[in-house]
Amino acid sequence: MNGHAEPAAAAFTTPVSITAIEPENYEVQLERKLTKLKQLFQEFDTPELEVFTSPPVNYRMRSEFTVEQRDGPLHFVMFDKAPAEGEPVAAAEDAGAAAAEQEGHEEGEPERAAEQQPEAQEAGASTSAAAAAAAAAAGAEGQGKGGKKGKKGKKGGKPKGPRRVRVDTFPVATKQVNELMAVVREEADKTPELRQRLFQVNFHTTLAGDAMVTLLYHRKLGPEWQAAAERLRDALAATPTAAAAGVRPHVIGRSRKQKICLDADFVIERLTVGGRTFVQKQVEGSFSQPNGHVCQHMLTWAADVTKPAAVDGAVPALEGAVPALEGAVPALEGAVPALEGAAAAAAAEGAVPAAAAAAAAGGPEDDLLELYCGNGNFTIPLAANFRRVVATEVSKSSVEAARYNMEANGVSNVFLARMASEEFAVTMRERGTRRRLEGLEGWEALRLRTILVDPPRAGLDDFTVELLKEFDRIVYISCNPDTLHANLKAIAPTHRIARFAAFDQFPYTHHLETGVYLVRR
Ligand SMILES: C[S@@+](CC[C@H](N)C(=O)[O-])C[C@H]1O[C@@H](n2cnc3c(N)ncnc32)[C@H](O)[C@@H]1O
Repeated sequence: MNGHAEPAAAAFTTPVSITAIEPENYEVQLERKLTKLKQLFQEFDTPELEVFTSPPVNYRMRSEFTVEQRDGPLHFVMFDKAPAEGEPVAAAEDAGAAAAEQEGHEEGEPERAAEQQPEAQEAGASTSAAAAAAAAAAGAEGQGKGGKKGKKGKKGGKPKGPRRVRVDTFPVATKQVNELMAVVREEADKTPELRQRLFQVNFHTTLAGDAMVTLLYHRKLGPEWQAAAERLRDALAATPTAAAAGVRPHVIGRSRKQKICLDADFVIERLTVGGRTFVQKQVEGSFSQPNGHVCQHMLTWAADVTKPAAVDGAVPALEGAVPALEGAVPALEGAVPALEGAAAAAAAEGAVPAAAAAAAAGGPEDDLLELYCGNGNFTIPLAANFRRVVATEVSKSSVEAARYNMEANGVSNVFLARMASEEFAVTMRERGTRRRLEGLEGWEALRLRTILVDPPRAGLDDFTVELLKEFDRIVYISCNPDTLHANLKAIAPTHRIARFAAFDQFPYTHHLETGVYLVRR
């Protein structure tokens, strides 16, 4: 294989049409999703929906592409997942479903996933969530603009497999991803060491201009590859966004049981929440929110619903009235109505609006429990709203990133444990101890009244739902309205929705990030 072959004759498909993304219809696609969301949740008597939009293009911080190179120049492709037999869903939407399903939520074991990718690719499967997102967002060339509805497999035959869609530029991804894509294609085309048996390229950028490119191979990588990758890195550093930010993008080479990092395997993001900027280490292959702009809205919203201001006046009077928890969350049940009563009294005196007071979280008497904390995305900006935070996460690399991020942002009131949420829920219920909770001094005296959960698409397990019910205030961030709805059915008898928000993280797919803030009835 060399990089100078003639272009392949009529390769798999023509390049994706940029117009299929239809930024001019951004509002229309969002409105459709909002209508559906409101209908789904109307049984819960929701307050007015707060809506946070995305930029209509260049919003996606990370993207993954399969490499197609046969005999011609190298180009990127993605897979458009065909609808299942009899499924009357637009192919584009279907691909979006697959994408959102993997929007990092299945990224708990990135090392293993990366190692398995070569096999999956050889089996012809699409392992690229972002590629499917691309197909969704791009409207899948060949389906026609917006995708033809209800395309089924042959009658009586098998459903069609994923279809390749060539991507030369990808308007959904950041401008920087597009700049890097062009350079990787050009450099790999003329450098056999870079190109040989390259099957996938992952791009990860940040609002801050930092960037990382991972090249995945079906061959062992040696010193020649590293030398070529260093030249590639120099070329990537000369792209406009990296040059303007003074950044040299990290290059990573991966093949089976091999990972070579030029510099680092992470990027540093900068997110602004309530006027303060937080740095965030995002590790290659681990979960990070895909839409940086919308992520800032989500963090600002969560910081707002948990801000202690509404109970500021009330809490000092309560000191002493709220008993130490003595380890048991149920013991809070008697105490918190008193807090709310005091807050309401303060409100009556004109201190705060009654509704806000009743719904207020945070403050010096309130500790936060956060499950599914990832790299500390919510933990760190919200830590200032609470006396202490207990946070758990199952992914080792995310826990390590969260520890780094806490230190980098000077946050010292968080106890972080690597633990599955269901394991934590059972431990808490039984007031047991686990090795991973060692060091949680004051466990017995925690005042956990607020819980924040941001689970994968599957939503919460039964143990965690039961745990939620024991809290007076619940912040539930969800990327899947269906599982959120199912979980809320169990919680609604004891809690009402005080705030309700939609964050359009995934434009042009039918997915919608949702936030609900619940308070005990
Ligand atoms: C939607 S992400 C949210 C991460 C983080 N809150 C953020 O905003 O970046 C879900 C997280 O849950 C973690 N996770 C998945 N299953 C889990 C489980 N059973 N227990 C605890 N964490 C889990 C994943 O590793 C991932 O970091």
